[in-house]
Amino acid sequence: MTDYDDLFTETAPDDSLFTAKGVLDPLADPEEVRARESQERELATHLNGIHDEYLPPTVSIHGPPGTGKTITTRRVCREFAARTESIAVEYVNLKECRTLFSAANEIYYELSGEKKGAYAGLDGVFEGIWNALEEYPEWTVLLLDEIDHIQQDTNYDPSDFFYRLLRGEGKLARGINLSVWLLSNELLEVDLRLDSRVESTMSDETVFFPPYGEEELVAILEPRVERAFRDGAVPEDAFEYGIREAARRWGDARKALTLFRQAGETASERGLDEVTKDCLEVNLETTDRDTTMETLLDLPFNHFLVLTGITGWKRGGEIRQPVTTAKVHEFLHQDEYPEEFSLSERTIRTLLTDLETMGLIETWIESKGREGRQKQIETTFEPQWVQDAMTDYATESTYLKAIVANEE
Ligand SMILES: Nc1ncnc2c1ncn2[C@@H]1O[C@H](COP(=O)(O)OP(=O)(O)OP(=O)(O)O)[C@@H](O)[C@H]1O
Repeated sequence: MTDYDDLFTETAPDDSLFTAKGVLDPLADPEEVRARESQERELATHLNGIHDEYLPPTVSIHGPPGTGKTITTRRVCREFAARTESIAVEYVNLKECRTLFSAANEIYYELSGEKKGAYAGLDGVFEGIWNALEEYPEWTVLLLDEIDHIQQDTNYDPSDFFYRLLRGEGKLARGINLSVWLLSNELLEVDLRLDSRVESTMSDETVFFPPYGEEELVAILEPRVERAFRDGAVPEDAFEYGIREAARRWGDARKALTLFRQAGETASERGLDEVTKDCLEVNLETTDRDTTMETLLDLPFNHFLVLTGITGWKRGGEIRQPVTTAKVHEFLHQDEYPEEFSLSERTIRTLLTDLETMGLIETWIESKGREGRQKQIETTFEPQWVQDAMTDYATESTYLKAIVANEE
């Protein structure tokens, strides 16, 4: 039987280095947006367009994860709307939307507090959107976050969705002034392969959020680390080291905040009275692994398969890298593997190019005497992580169960 008195005493933070750990939660609203002055200025200039009776039909706000796109855009829009009666701003996150119908319904819900049934179809939902917007102030900015989660579905094409949103008859007939701001990690056109009739409706306005450098991460993190930790718990050299590594590896404020929180937890667990470089170092590794694992689990099947071929050759229990394209091909053509694994060398080469673009592998050409010049391939991360990701990946993919069974 558990003695709860002992349990709670043992787990109570006695020598914790934190005073307000929640301040390091990336979801907690920061007091101020920092180090994004030029993007704030660009966004404010677009909003001020209403004084000239013009808002761009679309603004594409893009940049890698954790670069402040959401926080900066929402804050600037909120502050502008608070000062200007003729404009309303609505924010919708599309991350969880599996279909274009549900994405449209999410927008409708934000505007009206109601949802439409499936029988309404996309047209019905858009009709609802235009009816709701008629009750809105003269100008509306619609912020659509994580727009890159929108994909082809069996019923509609993203081009249909955007065409309705930007050019819908209901909108034009009612003279609704809607500006759609699209937040994403990539430039939209690349991701969604929108057709030319939609592209020509979209404006070229873009606001780019590059990865943060050291100086910017200091501006964002310094006030939060100061509030989150006891006085002197994060010595200057440790702070500088964490910032330098976070800037070099990720340029992502969310990850940098998490790094300092985890390093503080490590220091507390080890009974230290300050965060050391080593506490940061172990957590840098963990964060890198978690991020890579997330990417691996999101990969399309064939890309993941090729990675299992790159990391599948072993010598003395150790994964052997680099490998050649021929070796990857050979690995995937093992007798016990199902037909679907047998990718051609040509397909493998295309997939390798994709994996390299994603930063998951590195390749180079080596001269091998009589065998001629050969492409060498190596993962940019610990190859074991592909093996580690297999079980989880296999639960989503029946094919990969064969590989896992083979490994065991
Ligand atoms: N310039 C900044 N000033 C203050 N805090 C920031 C800034 N940039 C990022 N942050 C912190 O990092 C968190 C993540 O930022 P945000 O959600 O805006 O990133 P994002 O670029 O929209 O990321 P994603 O593409 O993953 O959605 C914010 O909630 C905030 O706590």
